[in-house]
Amino acid sequence: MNDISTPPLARKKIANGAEYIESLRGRGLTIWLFGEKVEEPVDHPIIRPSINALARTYDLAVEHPDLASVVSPFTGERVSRFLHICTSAPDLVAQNKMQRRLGQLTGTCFQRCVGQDAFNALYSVTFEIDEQYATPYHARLNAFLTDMHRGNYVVGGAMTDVKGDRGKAPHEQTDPDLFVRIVRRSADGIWIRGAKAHQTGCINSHWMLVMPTMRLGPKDRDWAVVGAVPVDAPGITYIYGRQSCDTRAMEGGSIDPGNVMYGGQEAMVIFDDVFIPNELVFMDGETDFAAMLVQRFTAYHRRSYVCKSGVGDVLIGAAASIAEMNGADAASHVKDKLVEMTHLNETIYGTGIAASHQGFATKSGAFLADDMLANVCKHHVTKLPYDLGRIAQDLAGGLVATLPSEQDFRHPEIGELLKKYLAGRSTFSTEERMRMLRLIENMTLGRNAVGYLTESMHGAGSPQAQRIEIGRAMQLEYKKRLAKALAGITPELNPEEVVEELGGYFGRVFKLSQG
Ligand SMILES: Cc1cc2nc3c(=O)[nH]c(=O)nc-3n(C[C@H](O)[C@H](O)[C@H](O)COP(=O)(O)OP(=O)(O)OC[C@H]3O[C@@H](n4cnc5c(N)ncnc54)[C@H](O)[C@@H]3O)c2cc1C
Repeated sequence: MNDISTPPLARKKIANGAEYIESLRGRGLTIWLFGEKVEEPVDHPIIRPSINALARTYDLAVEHPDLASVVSPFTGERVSRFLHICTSAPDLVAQNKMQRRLGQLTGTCFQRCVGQDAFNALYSVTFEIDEQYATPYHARLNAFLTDMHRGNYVVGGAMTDVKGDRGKAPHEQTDPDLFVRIVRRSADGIWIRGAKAHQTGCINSHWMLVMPTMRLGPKDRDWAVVGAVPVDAPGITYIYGRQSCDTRAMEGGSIDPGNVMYGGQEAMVIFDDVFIPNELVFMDGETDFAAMLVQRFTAYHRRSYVCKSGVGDVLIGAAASIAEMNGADAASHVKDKLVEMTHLNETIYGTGIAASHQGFATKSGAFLADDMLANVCKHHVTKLPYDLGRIAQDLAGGLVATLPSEQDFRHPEIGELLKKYLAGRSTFSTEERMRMLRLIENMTLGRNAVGYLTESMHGAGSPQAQRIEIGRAMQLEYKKRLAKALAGITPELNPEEVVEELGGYFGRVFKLSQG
C-alpha cells in the first residue's frame, strides 16, 4: 500500500513531543467551540493543554524507551508502545505500567489508549472474520498499521455512537444516522454518515478508527462498519466538548486552572458522507462480528483504566501536601485517610495489572487481556476515584471550593490581605497552599475531573456494562457445585468434570503456563 497519510501530516517519523505538536499544525480541521470556528487548535488556550498531555507520551518514549516504545515488527524501528500489538502477557503488562506513569506525569487523560486498544482488538477480530468469510481485512489492517508505525502517528478510537433511543437497534431508530452507517458503496470504497460522541483526543490524533458500538443483528448490516479515517478527511466536523472551568485557561493566570500544563479532550465528531477507500475498510456488513469486536475492545480498554491509578497517585500526593500545608498531617485520622486512598488506588492497579498478567493468545497470535479481571478493574474505577476525590476534598477543607481568584490574590489592594488570612503552616507560602487547593479542585471539580471522575464512570462503558460481562463470565454452576460438595449435598467433585468446567475464567485462573 502507498503511504496513505494525507498532507500536511509529517512524512517523516514523529520523534518527540515537539515534532508531534508541529505535525498537528495547519490541517484545516473544521472545529467548533463556543459557536465559533477554531483556526488553529494548537494555539488555542483551551485546547493546548490536551495537546501537551498527548505530547508527553512521545517525550516519555524518548526518556524511557523500554517503558513507552517498542521495536516495530513492521518497520524494525522504535515506535510508541501505544501502536504496538501485544503478543505476550508481559506486553499487556507493559502497557499498564506506561499508562500509570503517564497518569502520574500529566494528572489527566493523555488520550492514546482508545486507539491502542482498538488496534489490538481489531487485529484478532479481522483475523477471525477473514477465517470465516475469506475477506481481506487482516492484511489491510497490517498494511495500515505499518503505515502508522512509519509515521509514529496517533490513532484515536471512535466507537460510541450518539445512539438516540437506547431501547432500539440501529435499524429501528427513527433517524438512521443516530448510529454511524454506510450510506453508499462503490468499487473503490464506502461513504459513512453519522456521529460519534465523547471522542477522546480526536483533534489531537492523525487518524481515527471508526467502529460499531454494540452487538448488531442481521438487519443492521449497514451499521457494521469499521474503517480508518484521517482526522482531516473532507466531510468531518468536530464540535468541542466543554469542561467544567475550561475558560480559566483563557484568563492568563497560572494558579486558577489548577493544572496549567495538561488537560484532556473530548469532542463530538460528525461524519457527513466521509469516503473510506477499500484498503482502509476492516469490516463491512459482518454483523455477527460486532459483538466480538466490542467485547475484545473492552477487555483491553477496561484494564487500560489503570491510568487512573497514576492520576490517583497525584491526588494522594496533593491530599498529603494540603494536610501538611494546613498543619494537620500529624493527626492519626489524616494518616489513615491517606492509607485509605492508597488502598483504593492500588485496588484499581491490582485488578488492571492482573487482567494483563492473565492475558491469553487469540488465533491471530495477539494476546487479549482477561475479560473478567478487566471488567472488575473498570467497575472499581466507576467508584473508587470518587472515593479518592471525596477524601482529598475532606483533607483540603472548604477552601477547595471557596478560594478567591488569582486576580484578587495578585491585586495591589487586597492581595496582601489574602496572603495574610489564607496563610497555613508557616513553612509554606500562601501561594503554594492556593496552588495545591486549585490542583485538587481541578481533579475533583474542574477540567480534569472529566477524565478522573466522569470518564471513570462512563468511558469504556457505564457500570452496568461491566456487571453484564461479569455476570456472563462468573461460572456460577461450577461455584454451586463446589459449595454442594463441601456441604455434603453431593459427592466430591469428579476431577474429569472439573477439568471440563475449567474453561473460561477458571481455565485461565488455574493455567500454570502462559499462552
Ligand atoms: C470523558 C469520556 C471520554 C470518552 N472517550 C471515548 C472515546 O474516546 N471513544 C469512544 O468511542 N467513546 C468514548 N466515551 C464514550 C463512553 O464509552 C460512553 O460514554 C459510554 O459507553 C456510555 O454511553 P453514553 O454516554 O451514551 O451513556 P448512555 O448509554 O446514555 O448511558 C446512560 C445510562 O443509561 C443506561 N443505559 C444505556 N442504554 C441502556 C439500555 N439499552 N437499557 C438500559 N439502560 C441503558 C446506562 O447503563 C447508563 O446508566 C467517552 C466517555 C466519556 C465520558
